[in-house]
Amino acid sequence: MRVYNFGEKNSILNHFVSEIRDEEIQKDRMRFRKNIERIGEVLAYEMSKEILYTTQEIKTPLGVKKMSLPEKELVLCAVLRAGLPLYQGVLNYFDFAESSFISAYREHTNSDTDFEIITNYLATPSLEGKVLVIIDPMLATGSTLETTYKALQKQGKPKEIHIISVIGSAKGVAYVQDHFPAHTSLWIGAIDEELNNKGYIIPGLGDAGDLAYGSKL
Ligand SMILES: O=P(O)(O)OC[C@H]1O[C@H](OP(=O)(O)OP(=O)(O)O)[C@H](O)[C@@H]1O
Ligand SMILES: O=c1cc[nH]c(=O)[nH]1
Ligand SMILES: [Mg+2]
Repeated sequence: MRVYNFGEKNSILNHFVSEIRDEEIQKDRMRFRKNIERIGEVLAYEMSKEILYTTQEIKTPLGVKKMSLPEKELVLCAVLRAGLPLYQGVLNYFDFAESSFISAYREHTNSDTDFEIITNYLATPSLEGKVLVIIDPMLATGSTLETTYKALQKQGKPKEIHIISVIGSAKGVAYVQDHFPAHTSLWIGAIDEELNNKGYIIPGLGDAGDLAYGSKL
């Protein structure tokens, strides 16, 4: 898997990531969602440099111009809930893409530390021969991405797989590397060193879904 970690580079992306981490600024839900959307736009732009292009002729009122244009057969998969604002940012740039939606949440079994990922909603077009982009802001243990990929696998074989995420843990990134095909690319805003025993990224930012939409029962 190719890992593009933009936390290692200087860009305006670091400003957006710092605001969603900041315990005061992140209290503003609208700003939190907007910053995640802006991160989605930046990562979409970066990813756009690596997907397939074909030369096409564009007819202007005064002539014809040959242009190198991106692959149009893209499916953007939003992992609900927290994936929604990040997905919106990616869709702002890849406006011609198709979309998939999958729900994923942690169901705690015996304790705070034991959980499994439940996905009970999936709406998707066929993925056969297309470029699949899975979009989820938090990559903690990597279980949600693994479960999502397993559910999507039944919907056709994509020719390329990309994952767009905001903050990952080093352990989660390694887990995803082991559970996705080698031709997968990960586009991520930052990788943090720690994961606590409840599966939260440290320092991370807290619970992205709750910060974007409020706590759930
Ligand atoms: O890598 P993992 O250990 O699987 O954790 C990451 C998942 O946790 C968060 O979702 P959450 O389960 O909190 O649901 P939510 O989006 O509804 O808040 C996040 O958006 C990821 O989907
Ligand atoms: O740190 C984490 C881990 C899972 N989900 C989140 O929103 N944050
Ligand atoms: Mg959550």
